[in-house]
Amino acid sequence: MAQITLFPGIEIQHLCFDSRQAKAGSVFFAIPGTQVDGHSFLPQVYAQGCKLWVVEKAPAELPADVTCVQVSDSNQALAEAAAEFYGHPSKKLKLVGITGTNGKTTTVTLLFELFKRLGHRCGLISTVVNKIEDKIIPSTHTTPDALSLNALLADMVTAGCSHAFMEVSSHAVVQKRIHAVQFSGGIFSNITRDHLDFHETFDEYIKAKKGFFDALPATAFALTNVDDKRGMVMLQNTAAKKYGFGLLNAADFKAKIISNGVGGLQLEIDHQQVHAQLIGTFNAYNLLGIYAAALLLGEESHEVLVQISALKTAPGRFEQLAGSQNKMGIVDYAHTPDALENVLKTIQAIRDKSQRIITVVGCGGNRDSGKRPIMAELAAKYSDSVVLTSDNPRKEDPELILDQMEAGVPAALKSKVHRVSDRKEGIFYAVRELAASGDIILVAGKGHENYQDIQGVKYDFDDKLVLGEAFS
Ligand SMILES: CC(=O)N[C@H]1[C@@H](OP(=O)(O)OP(=O)(O)OC[C@H]2O[C@@H](n3ccc(=O)[nH]c3=O)[C@H](O)[C@@H]2O)O[C@H](CO)[C@@H](O)[C@@H]1O[C@H](C)C(=O)N[C@@H](C)C(=O)N[C@H](CCC(=O)O)C(=O)O
Ligand SMILES: Nc1ncnc2c1ncn2[C@@H]1O[C@H](COP(=O)(O)OP(=O)(O)OP(=O)(O)O)[C@@H](O)[C@H]1O
Ligand SMILES: N[C@H](CCC[C@H](N)C(=O)O)C(=O)O
Ligand SMILES: [Mg+2]
Repeated sequence: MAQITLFPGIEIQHLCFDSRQAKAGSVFFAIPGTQVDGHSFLPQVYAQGCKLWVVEKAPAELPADVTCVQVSDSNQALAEAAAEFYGHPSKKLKLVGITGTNGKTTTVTLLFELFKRLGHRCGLISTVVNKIEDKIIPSTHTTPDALSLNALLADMVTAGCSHAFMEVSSHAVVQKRIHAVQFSGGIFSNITRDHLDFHETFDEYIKAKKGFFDALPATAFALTNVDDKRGMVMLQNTAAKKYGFGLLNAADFKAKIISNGVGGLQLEIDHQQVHAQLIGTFNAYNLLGIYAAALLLGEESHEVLVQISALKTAPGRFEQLAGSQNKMGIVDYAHTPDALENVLKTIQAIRDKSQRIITVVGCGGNRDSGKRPIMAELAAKYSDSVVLTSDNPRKEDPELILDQMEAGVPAALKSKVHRVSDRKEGIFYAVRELAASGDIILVAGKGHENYQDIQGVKYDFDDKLVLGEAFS
C-alpha cells in the first residue's frame, strides 16, 4: 500500500493498465493502444470493484462512487505513479540504460557479467532475460512496461543490488515506459533502419532514441558512439555529461583492433592490450562501450580490462557450434540489414578462404517490411549459398514475406538463393544438402528465441537445437 500524488489521501493497493487485473483498491489507467482503447473497459473495471480511474478522455457517465482523474497522457501518468508507488527504486541504484538499433542486449549482458566479476550485486533487464543477481525472471519485452519495470527495479533494491543495466527500446521511449526512471548513465550504440512499422519514418525513429538522452539528468553520463553518423546528434540536447567512444574518430575512449579471428579480438584500449573472446568489429565497439561505462561508473581501468578478457558472448549472439565433417554453425540474432551485413563481413574476415558461407535467414511478419529485400540482397552478396526461410511469420503469409525478400536479390545472384519456407527444413537443407565438409552455416535472425510465432501461436523452436539435430 502507498499513496500517490494523483489520489491524495487515498491508500492505493494496486496499479494496473489492463482491465483484467482491476479489482477493489486498484487504480486503473485507461490507455489508448495500437489494438484497442483502454477507455472502452471502464464499465468492466467498475463491475470488478475498481473505482479509481485515470483517463485521457472523460467518460460520458461517471458513477457517483468513482474518483476519476483526467490527464493529458495516461502512459506518462502511469510511469510517474509506478515510480512513486514503488518508492523511486531507480534513485537507489546506479542504473545504466543503452539504446541503439543493434548491440543493446550484448552490451547490457556484458556489463552485468563484468560488474558481477568486479564484486557488485547487479540487476539485468534485457530482451533475452531479466536477472536479479542469479535469479532469472523471464523477459517479455526488450524494455518492460512502466509498472513491471519499477517493480523489477524495486526487487533489485530489496535484493541489495547496487547496479542495474537495462535496454531502452525506441518503443519504450515513445510509450513513456522509462519516464520518471532516473538513470546514472545512458549509452548510444548505433542507429540503422528498423521498426519502421512502428515509427513510420527514420527521422521519427532517430527522434525516439534521442528522447532518451534529452531526458537524462545533469548528474548522469551520456556516452555515445562517435563513429556512428548520428552519434553526436543523440547528445545535442542532453543535460548529462557528454562522452564519446570510437575506433575511428577522436573520442574520450578509443580502441584499436590489433587482430580479429576465430579465437577472439585482440584490442588496444588506453595503451593497454586486452584479449577478448568475442569476435568481430561490432563487438570491439560493444567492448569499448562497456569499458568506458565502467570507468565512468568509477571502476579502475586495469581491473576492468582483466575482467573483460574473461567475458563470453551473450546467448544467441555469434554462438558457434561445431558440426560433423568439420562443418561450423553460427547462430546469431542479426535481424536487421546492418546486423546481417556486420555478421557476414565478420565471418568473411575470420574464415579460411576454402570455407564457403551458407546463410539461412528470414524476416519477421508484422514488422518493418522494408528490410526484407535488403536483407535477402545482403545475404546473397556475402554468402556462397542462401536459404531464405521463415522467421516468426506472426499473422502474415510466410510465402508473401519470402516473395518480398526474393525480390531484393539481383538477377546475377539469384542462382545462389534457395527458398524453403519451413525453418527446420531450411536449416536441414543448408546443413545436409548445401554445406560441404568445412563450410560455415550461419543461421540468422532468432538467436536466443525458443519459439516460432505462426498465426499468434508460439511453437517450440530453437535454432541451436535444430542446427545440432541437423549436424547429428
Ligand atoms: C506496439 C507496442 O509496443 N505495443 C505494446 C502496447 O500495446 P498496445 O498499445 O497495442 O495495447 P492494446 O492491446 O491496444 O491495449 C490498449 C490498452 O488496453 C488495455 N486492455 C486491453 C485488453 C483488455 O481486455 N483490457 C485492457 O484493459 C491494455 O492493457 C492497454 O493498456 O502496450 C502493451 C502493454 O505494455 C505491450 O505489451 C505491447 O507490446 C506488444 C506486445 C509488442 O509486441 N511490442 C513490441 C513491438 C515491443 O514493444 N518491442 C520493443 C522493442 C523490441 C526491440 O527492438 O528489441 C520492446 O521494448 O520489446
Ligand atoms: N555494436 C553492434 N553494431 C552492429 N551490430 C551489432 C552490434 N552488436 C551486435 N550486433 C549484431 O546485432 C545482433 C543483435 O545484437 P543485440 O541482441 O545485442 O542487439 P539489440 O540491440 O539488443 O537488438 P534488439 O533490438 O532486437 O533487442 C547481433 O546478433 C549481431 O549480429
Ligand atoms: N525485437 C525485435 C526482434 C525481431 C526478431 C526476429 N526474430 C523477428 O521476430 O522479427 C522485434 O520485435 O522486432
Ligand atoms: Mg535486445
